[in-house]
Amino acid sequence: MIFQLSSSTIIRGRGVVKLDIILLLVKEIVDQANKISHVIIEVGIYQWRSLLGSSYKEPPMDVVNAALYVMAYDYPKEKLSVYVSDDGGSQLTLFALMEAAKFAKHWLPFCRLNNLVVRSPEAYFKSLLPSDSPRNIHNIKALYESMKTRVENVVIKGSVDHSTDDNELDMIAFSKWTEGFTSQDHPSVIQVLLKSGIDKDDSDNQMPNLIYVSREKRKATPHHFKGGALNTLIRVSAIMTNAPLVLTIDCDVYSNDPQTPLRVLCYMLDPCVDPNLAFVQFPQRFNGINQNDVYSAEFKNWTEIDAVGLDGILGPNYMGTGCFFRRRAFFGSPSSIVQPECPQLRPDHVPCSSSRAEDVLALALDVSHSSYEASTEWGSQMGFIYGSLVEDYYTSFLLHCKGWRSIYCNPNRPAFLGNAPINLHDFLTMLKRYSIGLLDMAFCKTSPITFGVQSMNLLQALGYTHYSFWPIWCIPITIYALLPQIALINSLPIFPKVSDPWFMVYAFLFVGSYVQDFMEYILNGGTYAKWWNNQRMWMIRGISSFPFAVVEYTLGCFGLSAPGYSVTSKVVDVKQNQRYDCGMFEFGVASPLFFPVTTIAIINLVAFSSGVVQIWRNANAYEDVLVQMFIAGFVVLNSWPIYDAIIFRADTGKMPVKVSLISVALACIVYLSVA
Ligand SMILES: O=c1ccn([C@@H]2O[C@H](COP(=O)(O)OP(=O)(O)O[C@H]3O[C@H](CO)[C@@H](O)[C@H](O)[C@H]3O)[C@@H](O)[C@H]2O)c(=O)[nH]1
Ligand SMILES: [Mn+2]
Repeated sequence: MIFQLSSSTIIRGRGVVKLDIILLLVKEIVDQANKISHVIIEVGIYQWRSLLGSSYKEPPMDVVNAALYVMAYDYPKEKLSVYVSDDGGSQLTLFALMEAAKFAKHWLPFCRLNNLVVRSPEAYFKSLLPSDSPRNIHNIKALYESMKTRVENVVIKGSVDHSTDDNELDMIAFSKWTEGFTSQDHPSVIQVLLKSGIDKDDSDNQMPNLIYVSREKRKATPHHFKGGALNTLIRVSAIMTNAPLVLTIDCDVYSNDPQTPLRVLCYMLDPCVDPNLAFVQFPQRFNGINQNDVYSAEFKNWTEIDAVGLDGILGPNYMGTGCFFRRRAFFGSPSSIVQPECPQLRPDHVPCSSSRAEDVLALALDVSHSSYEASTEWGSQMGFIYGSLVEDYYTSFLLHCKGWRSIYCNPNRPAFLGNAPINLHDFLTMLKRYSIGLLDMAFCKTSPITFGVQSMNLLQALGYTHYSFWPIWCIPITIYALLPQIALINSLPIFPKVSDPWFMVYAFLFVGSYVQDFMEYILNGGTYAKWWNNQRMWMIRGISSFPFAVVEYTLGCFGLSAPGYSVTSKVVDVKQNQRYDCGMFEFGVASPLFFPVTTIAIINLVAFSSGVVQIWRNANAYEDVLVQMFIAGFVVLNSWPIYDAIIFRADTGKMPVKVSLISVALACIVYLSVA
């Protein structure tokens, strides 16, 4: 059978499927998928509306684009269900999705007619060249623009005008948004926007299911952030469609290859692949990152280099988005299933097509209540696991502990493209959240270093340990950023002289680790400039996000700080974007995260200058101070964007004067306290 032979040849080898092979396979796999009636894919998109002044951190049009793409996948539409979780409970998101549902009826046939590869309308229209003239382009573009304007107008207004709504069903949906409805306190809303089997597109073809879900939120009941939202979707989708495959994507990510589900089926349906396969992870790849990736937002080491290594053991970790799960993996280990409290939630339950729509909806609403999980095993034995702000990393760790495996698939054409923060404050705040989540994991009962090493392959456990203890790196990094420099200012040599044989040990360790990192980075397709920025960001986060996370985590252990999920802003400021595209660092706000970064930049500059003076006064001193000068000089070289932002820049992204002044004061305090 062509399908089996060919698919087994593409299982390993970094999961790269050659295009010609997949093209040959496409028809076969769709036929296979058709034969196996239960292969349905469900997609969850998570949106959390949070108000940032008067603007939204997650614009509804992003969700519309993400949803339209997955709806347009090259996959039998009647086997595709898209669930959008709106964790902020916003009628604007519902309005945007209602518009998306109407537009999809034109968009899906247009994609098919022109055989598009880029199926997110925003990205598609941007990518069009003046010479391109696909069929119906003017018509579809006008429809998209008018939809976009309607959605954006509603977003600007902040509410949906019910009086102009001519559709009675839509009016009923919006009537849920009563006076007391807030993003943190509201009832569940589930709205079926497109129903497969009933709704047809312009060319009379089937449409996929499109379902809007906003789970109930009550201030008194913990909602477990994104993990809680994911578990609600798993239950709601179980009641409504219960597909055996579940794809999770974030609202800031859009699919970039319509054949992605077929690629995944190559693994999931192949009898030669380990039956314990729980998920297939596509790495997070990004759109709009500047040429040299100044914030090193790609996380190449983690998501592209180490993930390939892990793929040779039990598989990569779950990266929160772009991941296809076998639904069964959410219910216990491969050998013993944990049965959910309600039979309709079982992974093998077949939703009855003759059930009355109202009964199905009533049950779906029931499982999305905020109190539903109380005294159940959701979040501990079932679904996504709670207890860490990196619910993705933690859940995959426990899946691997239970004996599940995963596969890494990194095709040449990225399967998904996401957005990364374009200002340093957002980026470091995001890293602080990850770091707190990692510490939650490092010091819990099921820590990789204690529980992991007993429950899984030792190397894989060490891999998880490496990242969960990541924030602890702030200790050596801060010591190296301050101690040699303060000693240098005080003319105190702390490293062996250059002529001392011990000097070679230091030189070897430094050169060895840097060369290894450099080689890994470059050999995996990185550029020199990106590598340089990557090592710079390693130091910056080591003295900002990491120590802040350690402090916040410690305070949390004593009950002095509550865990919070600071959603990363996806709103793009035009000026900021221009500066970002030019490779400039964006400071702009007086964030405490910048204090240590600026203070250390100042201390290193002073220390390096003081070393130069010492050598100038006494040429023989160089032997004593060389290592310290090298370290200070290296930091100075890395700190160029910081000096630039303090002294030379005049734009709004420069270092706020307040931060500079406080940092100078801090530098003096550090110096005086040890002098
Ligand atoms: O209470 C919440 C918080 C977040 N989200 C959604 O979760 C997604 C990810 O949030 P975002 O702020 O964009 O997180 P990132 O900084 O991008 O986080 C990365 O790290 C997270 C934690 O490890 C993963 O869950 C993400 O998938 C991964 O992209 C977004 O769609 C949000 O709408 C919710 O639905 N409910
Ligand atoms: Mn994100």
